Amino acid sequence: MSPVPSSDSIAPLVGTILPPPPSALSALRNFLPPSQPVTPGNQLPTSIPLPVLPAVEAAKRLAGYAAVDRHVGLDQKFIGIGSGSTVPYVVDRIVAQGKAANRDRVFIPTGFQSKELIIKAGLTLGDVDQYPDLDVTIDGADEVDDELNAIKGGGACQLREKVLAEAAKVWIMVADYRKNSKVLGTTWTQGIPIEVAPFAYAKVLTNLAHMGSPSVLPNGKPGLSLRMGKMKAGPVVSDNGNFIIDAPFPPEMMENALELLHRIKMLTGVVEVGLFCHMAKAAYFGNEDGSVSIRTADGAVEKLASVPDTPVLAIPTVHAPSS
Ligand SMILES: O=C(CO)[C@H](O)[C@H](O)COP(=O)(O)O
Repeated sequence: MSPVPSSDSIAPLVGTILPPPPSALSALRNFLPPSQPVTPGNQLPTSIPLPVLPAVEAAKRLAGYAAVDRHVGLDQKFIGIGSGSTVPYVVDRIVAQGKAANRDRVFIPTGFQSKELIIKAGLTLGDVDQYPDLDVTIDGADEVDDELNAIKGGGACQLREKVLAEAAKVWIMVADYRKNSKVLGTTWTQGIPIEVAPFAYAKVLTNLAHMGSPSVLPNGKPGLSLRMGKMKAGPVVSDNGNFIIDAPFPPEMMENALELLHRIKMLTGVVEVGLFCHMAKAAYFGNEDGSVSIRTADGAVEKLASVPDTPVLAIPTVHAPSS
């Protein structure tokens, strides 16, 4: 990881409508990954202040922006875009890098929502069957434990999300402070999202009950269940035409997430399990105080005091002079 500028050195950038002073530019030079020097072609543009958001939204924005600043540079051309309510900030920040930065990039979605995001942002859309080797994928998470294992699939996208996580050289998670846990299942209590072939759902429910997934949680809320649609009669159907089961397990089973993943994946009829174990290079958590906590796979924790309003890598489009 590159050294991080102090909050004082970044402060002049926040909320300003003036071009950043040279001191801020030189501080940002430290913030760039070594492969992305600040050149005359990627000076920061002038900025308008970012809109003020409620705390959780602001935290999502911080995480998304910081992850793009660190992991989406000039070398990243094939980029996986995850699902959920944090990922739009990732796309915003990528767009803010400028048309020139995005001209030769291809963006691969993890589902319908991210496909729409990519198209609406005017970015180039691809699919993982055309581009099976991605430089980086950035995705949200429902909960992350202290080993960077994650529960995913709150939006029923875990199959494509896992394919894009595995296809990427670097897989990064972005989330707000509520998702930062020690043990999975602490805050995301509704269970592990499991995608199943529709005709097999009843058999898999029985298997999961035998494995120890309770039908009622200790707090009296529903436990093991087929996920039902809202404003739709019948079950949720994933982008792949499958059903989703939510299966909670007691803490002693959640503590060993990898073993649990293997056991569930072995059940015939299961297509994919929303447990992502030992896959992430880093998780970015936006905090309520405006900072970002970055946890890496080796257990290290880094804290950014703040995130600049404008992207670290920003390449203005150079227009050919008219003759
Ligand atoms: O796994 C997912 C969808 O299947 C999402 O990434 C996860 O639900 C996080 O979403 P959000 O950013 O809205 O908290």
